[in-house]
This record gives sequence, structure tokens and C-alpha cells, in this order.
Amino acid sequence: MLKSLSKSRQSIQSKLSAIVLGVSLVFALVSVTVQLGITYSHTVDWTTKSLEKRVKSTISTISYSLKQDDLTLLVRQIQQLADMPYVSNVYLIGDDGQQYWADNASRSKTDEHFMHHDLFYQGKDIGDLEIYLDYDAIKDDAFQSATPSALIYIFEAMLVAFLLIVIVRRTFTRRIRALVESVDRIDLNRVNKFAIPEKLTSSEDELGQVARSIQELYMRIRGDFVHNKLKERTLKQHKSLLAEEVSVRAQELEWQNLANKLLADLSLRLLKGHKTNVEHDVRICMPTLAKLFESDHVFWLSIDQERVSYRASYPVDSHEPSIDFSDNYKVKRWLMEAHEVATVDINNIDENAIAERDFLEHLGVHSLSMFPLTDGRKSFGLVATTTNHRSMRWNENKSLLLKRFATMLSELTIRERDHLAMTELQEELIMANERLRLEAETDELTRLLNRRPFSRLFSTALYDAEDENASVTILMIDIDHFKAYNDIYGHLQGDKVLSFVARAMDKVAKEYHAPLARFGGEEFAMLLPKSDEDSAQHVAWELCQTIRDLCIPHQGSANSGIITISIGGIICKPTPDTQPNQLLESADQCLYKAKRAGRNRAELKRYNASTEEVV
Ligand SMILES: Nc1nc2c(ncn2[C@@H]2O[C@H](COP(=O)(O)OP(=O)(O)OP(=O)(O)O)[C@@H](O)[C@H]2O)c(=O)[nH]1
Repeated sequence: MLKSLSKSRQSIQSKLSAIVLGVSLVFALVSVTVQLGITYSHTVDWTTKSLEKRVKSTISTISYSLKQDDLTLLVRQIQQLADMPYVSNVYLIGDDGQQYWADNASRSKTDEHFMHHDLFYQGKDIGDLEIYLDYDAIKDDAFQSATPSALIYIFEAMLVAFLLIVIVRRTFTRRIRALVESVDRIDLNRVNKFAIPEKLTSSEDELGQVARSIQELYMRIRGDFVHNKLKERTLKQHKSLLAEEVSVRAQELEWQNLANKLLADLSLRLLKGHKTNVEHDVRICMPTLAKLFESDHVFWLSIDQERVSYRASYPVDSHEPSIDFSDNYKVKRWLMEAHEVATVDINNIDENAIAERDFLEHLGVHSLSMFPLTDGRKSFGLVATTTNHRSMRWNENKSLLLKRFATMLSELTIRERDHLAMTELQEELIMANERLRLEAETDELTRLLNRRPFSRLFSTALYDAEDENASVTILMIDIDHFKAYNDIYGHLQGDKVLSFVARAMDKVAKEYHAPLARFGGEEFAMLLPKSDEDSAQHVAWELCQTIRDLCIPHQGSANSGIITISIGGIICKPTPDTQPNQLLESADQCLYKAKRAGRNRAELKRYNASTEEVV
């Protein structure tokens, strides 16, 4: 039962109650037993002493009456002894063997206890006196007298037990239960502040110590819990910060990657592309640039003195506000002399910077970031990115990107400038070369081609004629009796005549798109591509007539009296083996024939390229 009680929910109280009750009952039983023993022994002792006292007072009378055989006295004396409390019987035996019994219920002496006294009379043993006690009666009386005490003891024990339980309950069980209830309320998964009631902890007894220990333990656990929670929260915060940091880093890297790719692409495009497509190439990368800057517009301005021009802008169809620095040097200086990326927001602009504010308002710009284009000495342009209605979010990376973009455009502009200078120089050189070439290929006196370019043209004409299966004519022209002219009119006059004749023939040549050259001295050569015999004959005749028509007097010319020319010509349908020199030689021979035939005429022959014969 105790076991089951001890297992019950109110185990301590029940156990205590049972223990206290049991101990009290045992104590009561022991007390009653002790009381009984004491009462019994006390009664026996008292009875014995009373008897001894009585025997002592009556023994001489009994001895006397026995000796005197005064039976009446003897019996009375014995009966008086026998009437004493708890005396069951009195037995007397004389030395003569005579027995006397008191007149009590029992005369047996088998189970009785007794007191023994020797009877003397005048120093002589005359008999024995034995007194038997009624121990059962003593016991009964003892029990009877002990019963109230036992009841009192039991009541007392019950009372003590009850009081003890009440006291235990008041001072111990109830507090333990309150403590248990308090402890039950502890939730270690929460950080609520918890306190065991002060009435439990303030006590100096063991329970108070236990309550304080629990409170301290809880405080320590709570402290640890709070510490762990704080650690956990800090860890969470760190983790979230780390995740945020990683995300920001990733975005930055993505941004940086896009920026690098943009600049690399632009750089490559500018290197590969044609110089005239520069603006186009820059314009292509501007949308990405605007995205990277988170801006509305990107401008590339070229600034020369007060003249500002947009080289490229984004968006393409956006309004490009006109910029005039003619009476706004302050703003120009502000824009062009920045050494770092300048960012300005209409909200934060210095109150004194009225010109700058007006400038931004004129542009319709809320926020602006810019960097000048410079060759290190002088600024010649600007890259700027702007927002219209909001502040621009700017950072180091964006500054760096704008700087790198501006540096690229600066280098590009410098390269363009150098390229322009180089092109101009090249063009000058080409023109000079052309002039030199023309000079080298032009006869100084007549301004006609000289022999070298003519030979080249002649070879080309032969190839063309061969390709087209056409005929080509070469005319060799010589002024008649020119030595005589020099001799008569002088060398200088001879030079003048050479010029006149050349100019006149050139007119004819131009008419027929025929190259004409001074071949040397007073000799000329004319080439008639795609010509047949008739046309060649006609041109030759026209040449002779043209010179005759000049009517330059020549006293040394016996037959005409004027300057005339003789022409020898070869008409040829060339083959791949046809040699220009051979044709020139043949034409020369024809010229010789014309001279011999009387001059002032043309002698034209066909040259058979297959047989290499003049026919
Ligand atoms: N003034 C002048 N005379 C030149 C020039 N080149 C050549 N001559 C002269 O031209 C003359 C050519 O003379 P020749 O080859 O003997 O022939 P020609 O006197 O014209 O007689 P034909 O040719 O037979 O009619 C020479 O006296 C040269 O000195 C020149 O540039 N200026």
C-alpha cells in the first residue's frame, strides 16, 4: 500500500501521512505496552510491599497464634492477609505438618506465585507462611488502568500525526507543490523572465535553498539560453549579412563583368572598325552604358572653343539641348577642368553655383555625372550621363567605368586627330608625288608627255587591242628642216616653234583622245588606239594640215617656206609577241620614207604581226 501510495501523485504527503501515522501508532503501542508493564510491575511491587508490610506487622501474631494453637486468631490473621488486594490465597504449614488455607476461592498452589516467610517463635522455626498473588487480576487491572492511557496515546498519536501532517503540509508539502507548479511553468524554449515566488525563495530552510538553487539554476540556464539565442541571432544576422554581402558582391561582379565586356567590345570595334564609323560604334554601346549607370541619357560631346557638338548620344531620338559657352565661361571651366568624375544633383548643388544650376535646369537634368576628355594638357570634350527626374545612385565602380569610357574616347579623339593630321600629310605627299610624277613624265618645254609614260601607254594599248582584236596606230612625227630653222632663227625661237607645234598637235590629239608625247628633240609620237587605216590616215592628214595652218615662216624650208611636219605611221593588230619597240622602229622607217618622199606628208603602213613585216 505504501508502495502504491508512494507512486501516487501526492506521494510525499501520503507517504509522510502514512509514516507519521504508523510511527505514531507504534509509538502509542509502545507507550501503552510500557505503561502496562510499568503499571503491572508497579502494582506487583506495591502489592508485595503492602503484603510484606502487613506480614511484617502480623507475622509475630501469626507465629504466636500458631504456637498457641489459637486457630481463630490464626485464621483471622491469615484471612486478613488473604483479603488484601491481589492476594489469591494464603498458605501456612506448621512444623507439625498442619496446613492452613485462607478461605479464598483457590487452594491450589500450582501456578500461583507466592511470597514465602519462615515463622519463628522464640528463635525456633515453627512453620512456613506462603502468600499467593493473583497475577491475572493485577494484569487485568493494569490493562484496565492502561486503556484510557492507550486511547489517549492513540489519540495523541493521531493528533500529533494530524498536526504533523498539517504542519508538514503548511510548511513543506504546500511549498513543494507551489515550487513544483512554479518549476512546471518553466519553459526552456522561451526566454521569458521567470521568478519563483519570493515567499519560496526567501525562506532560509532547505526548501528555500532548493527554491533558490532552482531559481539560480534557471537563471543560469536562461542566461545560457539567452546567450545561445543571442549567439544564434548574431549568427543569423551574420548569415543574412553574409548572404546579402554575397548577393551584393555577385551583383557587383555581374555589373563589373558587363562593364568590362562593354569596354572590351567597344575597344575591339574601334580597333577593327572603319574610322568613319566611330560615332556609330560608340552609340551602339550607349544603351548598355546607360543601363550600367542607371541613367536616362548618355552624351559624348566634342567641345572646340565655344562650339559644342554632340558626337553620340543615347537615346538616339532624345532631345539634344543646345549648349552655348560663348558667355558662360564659368560653366565651361566647371565642366572642362574636372580632374575627377564630377557628380552633381540639382538638390545638392551649392547655393552660390547659380550658373551651374541654370545650366542644369536648361538641360532639363536632375542629376549629372561627367568626366572631361583630355590629352593631358587640354580638354576637348566631355562624356556625361544624366537622369531627368531623380537623383542618380553613384559609386566608385560607376566613376571608374565613366573614367575608363572617357579615357577610351579621349584616346580615340587623339588618334582621330593624329589620323587626320597623318591623312592630310599623306594627301600632301601623294599630291607632291603626283606633281613630281607629272613633272617627271612631262616634257618641260612642250608640256606634253615624255617618252617614258608614252611607252607605258603604248604597251597598255597594245594589250587592250590584243584583247579586243582591234588595231592600234603609232605615229612618229618630226618637224621638217628644224636644224635649219635653229640655224636661221636661233635656238630660242626654235624652242618657241616646238611649243607652238606641240600645242597645235595636242588639240588634235585631245580631239581623238590620242596620247601625244615629245619623243626627243623635234620628234613627237602619237598613239591611236582602236584605229583602222582610214581613221589613222585621217588623223595624220589633220595633223599635217594643222601645222601647215600655223603658217610659221621657215626660210630654210625650200619647198613650202613654212613649218611643216612629216609623219611615219604603223597600223597593227597586235599579237602577244608584238614588241612595241619593233613597231616604233617600223614607224620610224615610215617617217624616214616620208622625209625622203619630200616631207610635209604622212607615210602609213600596216604591220603584219604574224609575219612581223610591214606591208
Ligand atoms: N631649238 C631647238 N632645237 C632642237 C631641240 N632639239 C633638237 N633640236 C634641233 O633639231 C635639229 C634636228 O635636226 P636634224 O635631225 O638634222 O634634222 P632636220 O634638220 O630637221 O632635217 P629633217 O629632219 O631631215 O627635215 C637639230 O639641229 C637639233 O639641234 C630643241 O629642244 N630646241
